[in-house]
Amino acid sequence: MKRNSDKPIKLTEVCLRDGSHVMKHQFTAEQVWKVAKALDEAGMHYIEVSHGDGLGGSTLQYGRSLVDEMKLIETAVEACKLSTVAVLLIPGIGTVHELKKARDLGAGLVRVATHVTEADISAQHIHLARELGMEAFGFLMMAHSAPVDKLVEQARLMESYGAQAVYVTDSAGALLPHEVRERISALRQSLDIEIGFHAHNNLSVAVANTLVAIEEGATRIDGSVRCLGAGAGNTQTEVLLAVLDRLGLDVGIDLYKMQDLAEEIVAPMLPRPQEISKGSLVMGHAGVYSSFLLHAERAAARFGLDSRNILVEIGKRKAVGGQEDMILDVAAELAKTKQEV
Ligand SMILES: CC[C@H](O)CC(=O)C(=O)O
Ligand SMILES: [Mn+2]
Repeated sequence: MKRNSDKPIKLTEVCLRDGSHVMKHQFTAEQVWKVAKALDEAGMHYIEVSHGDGLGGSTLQYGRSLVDEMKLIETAVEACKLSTVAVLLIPGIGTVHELKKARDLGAGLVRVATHVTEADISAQHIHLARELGMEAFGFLMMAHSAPVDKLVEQARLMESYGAQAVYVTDSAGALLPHEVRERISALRQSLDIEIGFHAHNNLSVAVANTLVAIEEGATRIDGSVRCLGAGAGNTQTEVLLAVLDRLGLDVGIDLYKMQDLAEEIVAPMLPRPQEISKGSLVMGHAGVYSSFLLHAERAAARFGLDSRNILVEIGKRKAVGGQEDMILDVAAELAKTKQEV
């Protein structure tokens, strides 16, 4: 495979953060310990641990965590000899207070996440993370929903605040390979920092999209083992590793250890198998935030609706992360219209 970068590929395993949505934020410290230890032993570069909606996400709006995320971060740091523990922070949900606490517990990287058009709200947290001696990356969510020049403009803002990498984050799993190619290629031509890619597998193209991103020069890549991430999950880490190996790309992570982790530790933890269900498919198709899936299913059960109709309407209204309350409003409206018909 011809790559447009000579920098090494660094993987971030997101199952202990993006997978928190799937687990309804009920991870136990024991589960985090086991998964983090196995990832560290397999040679994973970064392991992200936080509430699914990032630091400070444990609220009624997003779902309360069973165990305080600081305890989970501390547990992961203790379980790791070599891997760096990372955290996600969405400004407004997480604050500088939580960021400092996570750093004090040993988190070495923060990914500051904003909607793709709102990079300006990341300045304070990126600056602070750098001052605290952490690595700081920008994470532009719902990247399918903005034109390429907008994405580039916003990524450049994050770079100007001190971000050392910026991610194209396909939160809805809606991007197609040619759209990933144009986004990564445009960023490569405009930025001096590394480019990352975070996929969701709602349209079954996460691995393919990730390969395109790598070809175009992305060097920071996300995956979730056994697809333990919101919606249909992310790029399945162990599958990506096998594919990269076939392509002759050694990223220094043990494929068999990752397969064993997937099979023996993660699969038994899952509330249901991570597959492309009608719910996750509709999210990729309609361009909806993957983390909205369970909220929409709950609202559908409550109002006697098909969750797909709620998700499609949410997609039309271009809801962004943090607007989970809109799901209930939409469900109530749809139920009212149904009664009137
Ligand atoms: C709600 C935060 C979200 O899960 C972050 C993320 O992983 C994404 O946008 O894909
Ligand atoms: Mn995600």
